[in-house]
Amino acid sequence: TGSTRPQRLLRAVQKNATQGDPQSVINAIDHFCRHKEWAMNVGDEKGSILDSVVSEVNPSTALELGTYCGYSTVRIARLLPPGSQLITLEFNPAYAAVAKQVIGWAGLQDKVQLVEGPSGDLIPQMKDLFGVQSFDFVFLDHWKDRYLPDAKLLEECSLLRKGSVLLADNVICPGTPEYLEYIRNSPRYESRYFKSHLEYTKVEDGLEKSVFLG
Ligand SMILES: O=C(NCCc1nnc(-c2ccc3[nH]cnc3c2)[nH]1)c1cc(-c2ccc(F)cc2)cc(O)c1O
Ligand SMILES: [Mg+2]
Repeated sequence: TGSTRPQRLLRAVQKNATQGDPQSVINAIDHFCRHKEWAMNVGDEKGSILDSVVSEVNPSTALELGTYCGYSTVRIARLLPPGSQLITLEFNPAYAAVAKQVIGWAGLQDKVQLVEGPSGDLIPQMKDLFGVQSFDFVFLDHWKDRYLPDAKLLEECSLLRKGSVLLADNVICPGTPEYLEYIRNSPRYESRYFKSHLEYTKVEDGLEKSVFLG
């Protein structure tokens, strides 16, 4: 049995990145995905937009839906102020195992809680499991047909407050039409589209930033 792509990505991090240096982990993954094997990380171009939104929000509590190999987890966690927490949900145990090691290599394990399971089951448990009152920032990057039900679930569980920011990846490719339709037409959100490209390609993609108005 050969290795998987996430395992080869992890090996590239262990070979080319410096332990405790998040930027070198980000650079090693981007280099691997650009020159060796494409992988569905948010990437460097959309990643810079993610960085600017995270820095602007400066969240105390952040949530990521869809960890994959932990690339965006590292991007977000490296920008968090001391004492803040990033909770990241991953459904696939093989992805979670790789992500845990990537996050550890970056030295960011103390800022990140990686939780395995389906988002639909875990979101209603956030208050009990982690004592979270509400999320200042949510990055949606999991199954594209889960963006809308999970955004509604966050509302229903009162996990959003006035000013909470949702940032959604892949709203063009693979696309999240139902989510876009809802969030752009809802009076409870103020939305803005950041045009970019699908990671490591020239294909159009973008991020949708939506502020919850309460
Ligand atoms: O599917 C994607 N991402 C989702 C992975 C995932 N990783 N974890 C989950 C999960 C799903 C339920 C969950 N419930 C709780 N956690 C969960 C996590 N889903 C994705 C796909 C592409 C892509 C574009 C063009 C192509 F030709 C092929 C592919 C690009 C991207 O940037 C993506 O993010
Ligand atoms: Mg994505």
